[in-house]
Amino acid sequence: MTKSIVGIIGGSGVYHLPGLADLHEKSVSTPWGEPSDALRFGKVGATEVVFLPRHGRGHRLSPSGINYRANIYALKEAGVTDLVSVSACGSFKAELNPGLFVLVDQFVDRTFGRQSSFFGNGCVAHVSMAHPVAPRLQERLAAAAAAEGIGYVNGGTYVAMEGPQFSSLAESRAYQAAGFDVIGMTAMPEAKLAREAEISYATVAMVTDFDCWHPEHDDVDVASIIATLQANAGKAERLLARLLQDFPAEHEPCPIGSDRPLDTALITAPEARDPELLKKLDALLKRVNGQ
Ligand SMILES: CSC[C@H]1O[C@H](OP(=O)(O)O)[C@H](O)[C@@H]1O
Ligand SMILES: Nc1ncnc2[nH]cnc12
Repeated sequence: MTKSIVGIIGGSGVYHLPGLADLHEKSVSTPWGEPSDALRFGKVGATEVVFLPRHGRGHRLSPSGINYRANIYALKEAGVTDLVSVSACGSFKAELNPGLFVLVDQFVDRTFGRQSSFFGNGCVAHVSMAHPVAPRLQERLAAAAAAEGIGYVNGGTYVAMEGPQFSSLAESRAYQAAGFDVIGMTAMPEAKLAREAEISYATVAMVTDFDCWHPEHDDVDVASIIATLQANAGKAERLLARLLQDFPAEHEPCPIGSDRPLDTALITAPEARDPELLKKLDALLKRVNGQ
């Protein structure tokens, strides 16, 4: 049995998590560098929580400048078993209005120029990303949203772009024609790294705009995103409070194995592994090494 520890990664506009009891913070460093901010530890009811704002307090870090590996590694070292990421996103569907929460279940990775794996020469691993979101965590988010009367959609595809510029009209239309639901700049490589770290992961994509394709809406800009985020901040807080309040004390084994992908992913022969890389992978390999 593994005790549940829930990580929350806050996105744009979410730099604090109100309602944490026994709040204390700790600056940590990892073999992969510094996370975006100090980790904030606390409790909601009996549930242990670790909060990290991915852009740092004051939104210092750009989507391409975030050290995703350090963030996920720090959360792994803190014992996080289940991770909810909160993200602002643009919508490609007329019915996905600003203010709606999309519990996405697929990602398309169009980022480049980011470090997207803990593994590499000296310790090669290939985890499955067929189903990037942990279904139980997604169900729990849906139940929390329903219990709080928050408008949400269960399922959807989030395309992650590099940014920091928003999309051109041609790109926006192409993503829409491809059938994607929402767009943001941060869920990748976060979701890939969470999978490599054997942390069950789900994203709450908060629709803030219609990107630039909608003939009846202005093209996205930061001011309109922030205005929508501020109008919906209370909903995000209620959703997370409900999720955390009702969270099971024991981590529920993930039906798709998002909490144990390294059972089958490591391919480098033990004698061919690079000791230096193995040191950097320590927190990730403990379980599979029987420690
Ligand atoms: C604030 S405008 C664009 C910015 O907002 C989203 O951030 P996050 O995913 O962390 O909520 C988007 O991905 C961009 O980073
Ligand atoms: N339209 C958009 N494109 C990329 N990232 C976003 N975050 C919020 N809205 C966005």
